[in-house]
Amino acid sequence: MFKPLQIAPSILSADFMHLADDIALMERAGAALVHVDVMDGHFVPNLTMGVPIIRQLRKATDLPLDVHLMIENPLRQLDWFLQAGCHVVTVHAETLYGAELDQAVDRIVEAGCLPALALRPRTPVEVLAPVIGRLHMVLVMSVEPGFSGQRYHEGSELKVAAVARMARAVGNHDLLIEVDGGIGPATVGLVAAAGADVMVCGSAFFDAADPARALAEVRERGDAARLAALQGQEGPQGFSGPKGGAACR
Ligand SMILES: O=C(CO)[C@@H](O)[C@H](O)COP(=O)(O)O
Repeated sequence: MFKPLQIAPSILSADFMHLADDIALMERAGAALVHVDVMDGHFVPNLTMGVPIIRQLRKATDLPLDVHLMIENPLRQLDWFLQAGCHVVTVHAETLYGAELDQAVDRIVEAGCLPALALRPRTPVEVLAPVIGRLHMVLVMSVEPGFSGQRYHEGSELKVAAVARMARAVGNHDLLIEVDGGIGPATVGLVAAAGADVMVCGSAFFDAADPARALAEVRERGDAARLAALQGQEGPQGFSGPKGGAACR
């Protein structure tokens, strides 16, 4: 069944002096989620925002908060985020060792949040194997995490298609695939056709002259590509159409 794309503007590109206005802009534009990039200056070179901002966001909007933790040792801080009002909590596969991967997913689920795992561009999809059956979402980074406004890494759509195949193979037909980095009108079709469900847009939304129009254009182009792939007209080899992923609440 065809499901429209979800767009998650990344507030890393918002105006922090007028964040409430930018959240209202996202609501009016039809954003599905608020994407929150938490960076610690260690796992990635940049330092951004943390729990206090998430608590404030939770009070300011009913949109679900899609929190992307780009931090080392996420298990150490996870409980703070789980109590702050997150909806989806994404941890990076590269920050978790051995049993920690299962522990992170367990703790996110036990707290009533939705678990997601992110992969840096060079991280192979095979690392998803132990937990892909019980993840809500996989975040495929299509740039090196750290900064907005970078160019989409060509070939990221193949990774999206590989994740979609893995999810089908284990029977997780509700898994959402999110893509983050360099997504805009020129790139959305590639990843949407490959099976992506959720698009993170930083600069393509906040730097646009008309952000609502920009969001609509990304969604329209992505939906057209998903529909075409579903009808078997295009899409990377081996992809048999977008999944009927459950929408984030
Ligand atoms: O996590 C990150 C960067 O590490 C992203 O969420 C960016 O904020 C997306 O920005 P654009 O590439 O869309 O400008």
